[in-house]
Amino acid sequence: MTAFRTDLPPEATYPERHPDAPEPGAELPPHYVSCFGCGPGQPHGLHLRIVAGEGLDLSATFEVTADHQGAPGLAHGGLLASAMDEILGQLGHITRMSCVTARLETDFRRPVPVGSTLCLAARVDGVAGRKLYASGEGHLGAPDGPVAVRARALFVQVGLEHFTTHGRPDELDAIRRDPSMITHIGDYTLNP
Ligand SMILES: CCCCCCCC(=O)SCCNC(=O)CCNC(=O)[C@H](O)C(C)(C)COP(=O)(O)OP(=O)(O)OC[C@H]1O[C@@H](n2cnc3c(N)ncnc32)[C@H](O)[C@@H]1OP(=O)(O)O
Repeated sequence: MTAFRTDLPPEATYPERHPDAPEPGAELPPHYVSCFGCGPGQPHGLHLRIVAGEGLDLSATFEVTADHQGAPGLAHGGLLASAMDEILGQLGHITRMSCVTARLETDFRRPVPVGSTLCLAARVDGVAGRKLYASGEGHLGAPDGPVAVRARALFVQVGLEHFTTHGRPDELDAIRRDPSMITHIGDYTLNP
């Protein structure tokens, strides 16, 4: 059988919850005000509100609206993958690793009707060097509701230069003018 490239490698370890991680039960600040997944300043976004768990885990609720349709009255699969990408990526808050998605695998198990609430859960599975392995699910209607979507992902830790090299100057300048637009996850600042 072919192994998924998000399978945990043998050298992976299970990290400690970082001492600077958000307290269990605390809502995570948006990592960027204009982020499609979590940014309050992004009118077209998902506006996920993500809450820290007791360990290396997070939860969130995603209200599925008519704006999220693919088929009539049903959520678009790519949007559901975006929601999973967001909550999985924010696990970097718990380990204090600033990461980008390298690989995201998604299984769509049930249709998700407009008007439903998807309860998202995500956890760190392990870390190997710069690589963070994570998995999660979206449950229909309640945290113990039927699983509608499952995802597994590999994130790779990056330095500040990833964003300064590839980001558009307009947005980078806006952040330099107003550093409160982003929340720092790693050990660097965009406004040294
Ligand atoms: C708080 C934040 C929340 C964010 C939530 C939303 C997250 C996002 O949407 S991020 C945006 C989408 N992602 C991107 O734009 C990333 C684009 N890709 C890249 O920039 C690069 O390919 C990057 C940074 C992932 C890796 O590049 P680079 O730094 O050169 O590292 P590289 O040496 O290629 O890979 C590092 C390791 O990861 C592995 N790897 C990289 N990509 C993959 C992949 N797709 N599948 C499996 N393994 C991979 C490599 O094999 C390597 O492993 P090893 O260390 O064992 O040799």
